[in-house]
Amino acid sequence: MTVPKVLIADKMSPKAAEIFRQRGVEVDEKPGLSKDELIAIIADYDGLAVRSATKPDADIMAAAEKLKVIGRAGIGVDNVDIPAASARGIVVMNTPFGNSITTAEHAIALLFALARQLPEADASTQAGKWEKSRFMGVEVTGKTLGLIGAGNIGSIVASRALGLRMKVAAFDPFLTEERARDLGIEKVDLDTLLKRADFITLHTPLTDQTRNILSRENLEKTKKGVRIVNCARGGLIDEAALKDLLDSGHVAGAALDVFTQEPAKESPLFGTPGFVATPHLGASTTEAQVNVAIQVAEQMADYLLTGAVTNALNTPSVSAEEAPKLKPYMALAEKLGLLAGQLVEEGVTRVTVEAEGALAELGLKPVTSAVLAGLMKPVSDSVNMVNAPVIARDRGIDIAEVRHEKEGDYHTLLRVTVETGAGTRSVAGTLFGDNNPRLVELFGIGMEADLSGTMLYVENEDKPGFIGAVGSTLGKAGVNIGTFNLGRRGNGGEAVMLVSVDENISEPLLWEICRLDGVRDVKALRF
Ligand SMILES: NC(=O)C1=CN([C@@H]2O[C@H](COP(=O)(O)OP(=O)(O)OC[C@H]3O[C@@H](n4cnc5c(N)ncnc54)[C@H](O)[C@@H]3O)[C@@H](O)[C@H]2O)C=CC1
Ligand SMILES: O=C(O)C(=O)COP(=O)(O)O
Repeated sequence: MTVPKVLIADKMSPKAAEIFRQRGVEVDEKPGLSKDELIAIIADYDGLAVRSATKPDADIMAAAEKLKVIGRAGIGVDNVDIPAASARGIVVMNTPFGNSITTAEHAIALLFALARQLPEADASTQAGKWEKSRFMGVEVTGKTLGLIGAGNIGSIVASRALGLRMKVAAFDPFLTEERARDLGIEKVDLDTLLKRADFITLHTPLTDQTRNILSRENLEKTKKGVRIVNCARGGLIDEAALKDLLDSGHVAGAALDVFTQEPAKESPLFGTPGFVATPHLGASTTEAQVNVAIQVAEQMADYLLTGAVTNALNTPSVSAEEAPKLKPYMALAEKLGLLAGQLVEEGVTRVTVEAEGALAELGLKPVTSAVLAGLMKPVSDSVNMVNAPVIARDRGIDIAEVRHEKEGDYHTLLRVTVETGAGTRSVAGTLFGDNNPRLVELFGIGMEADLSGTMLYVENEDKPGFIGAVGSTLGKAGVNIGTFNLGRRGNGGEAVMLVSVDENISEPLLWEICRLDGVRDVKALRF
């Protein structure tokens, strides 16, 4: 196996590189590259580790011929073009918890900075002014904190705010009443939050639903004298409207750690009284940076070395323990999907993946993804394990997974059943010997075959002399036969054959076989 190579493209704790090296992954650290510089070198790397500065987009991924994984040492992944990564089969993973406490603490720090005007008081005092009467603050005790987004960071902020004897009202469509009760906070709608909050703090990702959530209209609905903290993402607040409302005195203070444009080297907000800014420092503590560096390096090394998937945003998780066990099944799944995909002619409406015996004890999601990738490969060049479930769902294909704990004839079995307008057909396979994928059933007919290379598929009436006729037709065309695999339903009924051949099967040769007496269907297959 070649040694995988990772590029660390943003400033990260040295722990990340240390772990990659310990795990036997080659690593280069090149923070601060321009997009063009990154495009020029990315083809060399199997993994790309980033924070928020590097923005892996479709152009970068198009140049990333070997790239298998992008690791975000942090939480927000709005800087990564996930659909582009999925389209190329690149797994995107983040570290969802490593910096949450640190970011919540930064929000609380900014809350106090606003309540007591700490930055302005500091600047004035150090300028020798001693303006004691200028800086009249407000207490936070007894005040209402409006929390927009009550996920990991939002919940930590809530617990700290409750410790400060604040009341917390949260707007989060995914927050249940029960969870709100457990957290000791009140679940409210956005309008209520805007009307009631003395302080507002944002903790949502930047999505189409949250973009501009504090729009001019919503900012105007807030209580006069409100103070606003944004440690989540630029783009959640209308910055021009915020500036106007600070100028008018409606908003008493605003502290932004994040900006629509980063790095934010200039902004109309800079210099506005009551405005506090930090340069995207939410995650910047020694503790958080060590956490996320260790976590991202471990996760990326695991994936590159063992196939284990943790905290991926575009593919199911596979534990380090399961990864080696699942590997041969994924190969089997892809082959069975590919076989089914080449044999069905109508649009597929439903795919059922059934696991029996040993396979039924493993996570089926990755196996299903591999089946779907194989199934759709004949009709789509861009399909892969990462994007296959999404493409299948977009095409209206229903997907079902069934487990049978009891073994049947085989110690382990994977069956793929495909429904189309024309009916239902299924194929099944197992693992032989040294985990070799093997077909054992084709359309309900018992048949053993190794699915590889070029194969001829023939469905025919079961009658004497047919096998010889196929053999001699191939022979006359100069096509050498590798293996001949046969199966039939009853005696003299329906028969199927899968013939592995050393050469390609031309269209005229397929027609010639098709014209043999008793042939019902014939296809050239590729694995
Ligand atoms: N300033 C910084 O350095 C850092 C910023 N962040 C940002 O903080 C964000 C939140 O992080 P976590 O709490 O870990 O994420 P999370 O996923 O645990 O929580 C996000 C919450 O937002 C809620 N949400 C989603 N759409 C919403 C909507 N339309 N309205 C209201 N709530 C909505 C979700 O239900 C969820 O509870 C990240 O996405 C990231 O952008 C994270 C770390 C550091
Ligand atoms: O983890 C996040 O979402 C952050 O915003 C932290 O960003 P950073 O890694 O400090 O560039």
